Amino acid sequence: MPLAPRLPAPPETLALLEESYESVLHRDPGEPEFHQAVHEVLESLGPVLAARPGLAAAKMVERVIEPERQIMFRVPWQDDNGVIHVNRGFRVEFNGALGPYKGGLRFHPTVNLGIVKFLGFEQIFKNALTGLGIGGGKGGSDFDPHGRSDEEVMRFCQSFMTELYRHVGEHTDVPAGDIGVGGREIGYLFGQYRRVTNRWEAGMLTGKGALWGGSLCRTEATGYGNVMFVAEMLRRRKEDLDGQQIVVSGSGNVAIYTIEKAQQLGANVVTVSDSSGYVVDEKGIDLDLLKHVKEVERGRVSDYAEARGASARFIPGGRVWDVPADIALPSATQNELDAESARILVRNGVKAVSEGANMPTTPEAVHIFQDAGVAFGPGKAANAGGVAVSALEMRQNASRAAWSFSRVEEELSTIMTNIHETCYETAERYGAPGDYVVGANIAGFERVAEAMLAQGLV
Ligand SMILES: NC(=O)c1ccc[n+]([C@@H]2O[C@H](COP(=O)([O-])OP(=O)(O)OC[C@H]3O[C@@H](n4cnc5c(N)ncnc54)[C@H](O)[C@@H]3O)[C@@H](O)[C@H]2O)c1
Ligand SMILES: N[C@@H](CCC(=O)O)C(=O)O
Repeated sequence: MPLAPRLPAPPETLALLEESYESVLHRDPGEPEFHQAVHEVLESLGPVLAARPGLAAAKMVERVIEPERQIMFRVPWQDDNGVIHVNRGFRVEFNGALGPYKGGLRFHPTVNLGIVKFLGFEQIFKNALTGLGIGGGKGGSDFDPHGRSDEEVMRFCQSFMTELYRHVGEHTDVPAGDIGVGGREIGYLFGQYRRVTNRWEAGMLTGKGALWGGSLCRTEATGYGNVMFVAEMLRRRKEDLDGQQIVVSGSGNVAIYTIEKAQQLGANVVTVSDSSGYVVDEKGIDLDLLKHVKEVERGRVSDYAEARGASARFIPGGRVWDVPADIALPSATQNELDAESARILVRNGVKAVSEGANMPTTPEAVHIFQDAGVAFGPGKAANAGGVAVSALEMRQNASRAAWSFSRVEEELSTIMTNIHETCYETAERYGAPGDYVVGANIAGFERVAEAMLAQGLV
């Protein structure tokens, strides 16, 4: 798919961007999600390169789209029946100009190098937008924790860290959670790192338990942060969340704490989903029940519907986007909201869409929302709250301090407001008022490019 520049720029600049994109297609075949993530950023960069010819001369785009380092390794482990399995582990250290590589680990059967690269690429700009001095990276494995016992997950994590420990560290590369990696997995990974290095190095991993170096409010941060970002987008339109009907997809960490904050601000969240289908709950999601089903029992959303009774229906195979809503918050996985769903949401009068997940909205769907005047919050801005609180966790670890929940939440709120303002003002400065995609891409890129220029040919 050729680039469709979002902003006007001289033909020679657009040709340079097109060339860079072509080189990614050529050098990295079979990585469609990575191509999509690069495509989406390059479409915004024309005017920046035109205004600063030094960036093109420094081959800044070519350098930013090439990871600094990619690590792939074998992860052998044994299940409870003594059967041996071999998974593949990844860590892509994409860009360290602004600080140690920082980004989560994803354990899901669909994980491959292209998925890790798309996530790592997005993470560079997301982390830059937080202003907190963290570079971009990502990792994971095609291991599927679903249906595995705690002991199996522990053995897998121990094997994974037995290789990964050589590449990470508080000043080098700091992993955290993502799909399939939550508090349980972070605990096992940290334990193995401590064993093999014989070091108490709290800041080498974030999302830890509060007893052993974790930050309060990290579990809540991504979902809370996305709702704070939506509140800012609505405030610009002289509206708030009170009384708004919201559809949320997913039912994991991001979805649960999105629902919690939205409910605290008076909104009515009526859906959750997983890969088997979705639940619509006319009375609004019962959060205590959802947390019990997902966080304690590790069950499915159909179990929630069964336990909830008459107000909730489980629709197998369906999509939450069919349910009429004022606001849609995709919080599950990439490309889960396509053009057809976007048209349905627009027809039903959606006012704002904000990405809790990474790249959940297809490029065509993004254009449909923006053309219809829907406020659209891209993930690299809207879901930056999680990694921002991870950086606050690193800060607490470095000073051996433990901040209160309310202090962390206040800092998160300030960071999300600042990210919103940065994106809003940058978009306006480049002649695209209200376009948060342009604002996030340009503001993130400018920060990283500035640091890279100052550091010489890195
Ligand atoms: N955890 C964080 O701090 C954080 C921060 C920023 C962005 N994200 C992104 O948010 C999204 C959700 O992550 P999470 O941490 O909540 O993970 P999680 O493992 O806690 O939950 C993932 C959710 O997505 C659903 N899901 C996964 N694959 C699916 C598929 N193919 N179809 C439908 N549903 C599917 C699962 O059922 C589950 O509800 C991911 O895109 C992740 O990259 C997470
Ligand atoms: N995986 C999360 C969190 C990263 C982190 O906390 O390091 C993200 O996509 O931003």
